[in-house]
Amino acid sequence: AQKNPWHTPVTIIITVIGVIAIVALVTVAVLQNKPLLQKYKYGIVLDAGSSHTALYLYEWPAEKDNNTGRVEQIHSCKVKGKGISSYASEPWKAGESLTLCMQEAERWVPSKRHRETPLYLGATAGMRLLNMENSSASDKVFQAVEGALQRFPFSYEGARILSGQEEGAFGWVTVNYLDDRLKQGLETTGALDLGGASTQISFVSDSYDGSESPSNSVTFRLYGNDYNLYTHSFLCYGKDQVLRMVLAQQTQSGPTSILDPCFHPGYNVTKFYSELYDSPCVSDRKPPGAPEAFAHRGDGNFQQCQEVVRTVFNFSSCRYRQCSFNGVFQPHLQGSFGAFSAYYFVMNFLNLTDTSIPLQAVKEKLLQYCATSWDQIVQQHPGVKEKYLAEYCFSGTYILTLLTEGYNFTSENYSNIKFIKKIKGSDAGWTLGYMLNLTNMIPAEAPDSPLLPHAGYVSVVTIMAVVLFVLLILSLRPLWPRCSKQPQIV
Ligand SMILES: Nc1nc2c(ncn2[C@@H]2O[C@H](COP(=O)(O)OP(=O)(O)OP(=O)(O)O)[C@@H](O)[C@H]2O)c(=O)[nH]1
Ligand SMILES: [Ca+2]
Repeated sequence: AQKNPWHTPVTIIITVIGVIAIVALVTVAVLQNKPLLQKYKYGIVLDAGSSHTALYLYEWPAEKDNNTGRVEQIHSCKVKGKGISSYASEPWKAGESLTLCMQEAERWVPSKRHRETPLYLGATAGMRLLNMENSSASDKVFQAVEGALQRFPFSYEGARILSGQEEGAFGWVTVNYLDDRLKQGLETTGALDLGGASTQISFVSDSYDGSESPSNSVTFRLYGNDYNLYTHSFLCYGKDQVLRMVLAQQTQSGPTSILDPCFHPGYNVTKFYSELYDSPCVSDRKPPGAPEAFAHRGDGNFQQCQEVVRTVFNFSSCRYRQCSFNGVFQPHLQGSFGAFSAYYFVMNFLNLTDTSIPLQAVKEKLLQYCATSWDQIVQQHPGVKEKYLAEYCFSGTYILTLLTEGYNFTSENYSNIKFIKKIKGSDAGWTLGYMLNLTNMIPAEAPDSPLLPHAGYVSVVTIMAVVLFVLLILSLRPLWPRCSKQPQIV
């Protein structure tokens, strides 16, 4: 057979050119749509709650500030000690308490990005109460906190008390943003937040235009959709303050000992009147001439506990079509709900996050749990903080009563509630919604969507490159050597 001298070099050259062309085209396609190195931006929010402060660090791709579902929580830090409002008599300690978490944030954010990273502090019900009680003390706490935060290299954007409406509305934004419900215009999820000093309920209601009770109404335009949000924050109805109210109810005669149905049989701890009544939620009810202390003893009776808990709700007056409690307007419950913070801590501990369990069974479980002796509870839960452990019977009873009698959840719609802590890795709470709002990261109108998604561009260009390559080969056909597989005549 005759060997064509062109055979090998031509094939190799064409192949090499073709491969280079494909690689070049695909590379161009990739680079045109995406920066070579993804850059990130960061934002920090400090949640100064009544019981403690937590730092949340968020991250998002620098290119696409406007896109939903892209901001993620990459770190959180629980500040040691109590909430900033508890430092009213030694404000400098409030500032100092934040140092460790702030140093952690400094390590997490690349130094190049420190100066451009916004830092916000939002305070909730604890500071609302302190501000009502003693506004100069609350100012001093803020000064101390501000001084401490400004020492860090971030872009400090201020510390302030959120209104109850903001706290409720931003919690709702967080839940629906993380669930990707806003950009897609899907049916939204309501938000239930139970803190130490206040509790919030927020949901979209189609039967409510906002005029009936304007203070409970927040309207948003997000990604081209209008939302009419009902929201209410009940100050003093966080679980720590309700516990004070329940204890106040039982110590009105100034006794030296009480048998509390919301605590386990055998529980016996000395409590001080001055401490119990040291809060604007109960201070006006302090019994005159009470002794210094009382023995707080447990009786472990769910039904009686529920009766005492009921006394903190006022159902008698409502000047609207309908109310939740304390004369507060509430439209009909609508849709599903995410219940987070203490709702989750408590129901998770009690193994009651599964809301397909019938309400009646939940009550029976609590009845049994409350009746368990304190000794046994301590034994069964080694390593759990005693303060938390002692209060789950009370907290579970309060949660159930608040949901069913306060907000009017029934055995039919109880299963619409989901007890949640995180959504896709980010904590449920008001902080993310607050930051998204302050950094204008949720546009009012839907962003223009590109004709093709990134992957689409890459595919189209790749296919075009392959077709070009094949055409090139075919066009060179006349130059090809005669096929060596032809039958050979010997
Ligand atoms: N069991 C348990 N309780 C917790 C935990 N963390 C916080 N709590 C309690 O749950 C309640 C609510 O906590 P948070 O949601 O942090 O409340 P907060 O933000 O400090 O208070 P607000 O300013 O009213 O929102 C408080 O009584 C806390 O003491 C936890 O990890 N486990
Ligand atoms: Ca809170």
